[in-house]
Amino acid sequence: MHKLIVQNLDLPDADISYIPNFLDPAQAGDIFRELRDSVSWRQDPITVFGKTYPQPRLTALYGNNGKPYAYSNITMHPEPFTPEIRILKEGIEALCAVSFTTCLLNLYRDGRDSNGWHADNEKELGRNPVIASISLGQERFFHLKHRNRTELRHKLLLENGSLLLMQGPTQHHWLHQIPKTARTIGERINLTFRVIK
Ligand SMILES: O=C(O)CCC(=O)C(=O)O
Ligand SMILES: [Fe+2]
Repeated sequence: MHKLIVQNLDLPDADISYIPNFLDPAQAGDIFRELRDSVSWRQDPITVFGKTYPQPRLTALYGNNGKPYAYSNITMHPEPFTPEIRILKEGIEALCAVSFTTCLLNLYRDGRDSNGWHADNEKELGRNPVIASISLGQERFFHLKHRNRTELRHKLLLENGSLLLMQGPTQHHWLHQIPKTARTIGERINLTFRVIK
């Protein structure tokens, strides 16, 4: 068992921790390849301000209570957890006292793939949700901005094998995004564990 590095972000109205070494790099690489080849990735159309586009990344939903997850006019229905996803879920649950029901996966194929400004504040997540986010493969920047205090912004690099935990009032007060980049970069997989009520 290696010693986890826990970095608590010092941001008002938020409770965010970053654990760069949640998985060791070799283990993260194995899980990345397994998920890239076995997950049923799809590209759904999203509707933003009345216009419909293909979502700029691939996604998939897994879960253990059959409950759908709806965001940006998409409703996703979960497939049962795979063994790899269940092992990651149990690893996170050993750190935080939450039983996650659902995992949303994102595959960013290159720098053109992205995830626009949003908060994970859908009704089915309840109040003050715990969102646990694992990053595999290509590191990408994660941007945060406060909803009301526009001077408050933060950037952090999400590294291979890292875990980001967002909880408390974070989703209420802050938006986050994965911006596009013009650099030539590789693929990244992100898993976000959630409780869907
Ligand atoms: O890819 C990431 O790190 C963020 C994903 C995200 O914010 C989401 O799926 O809600
Ligand atoms: Fe999110």
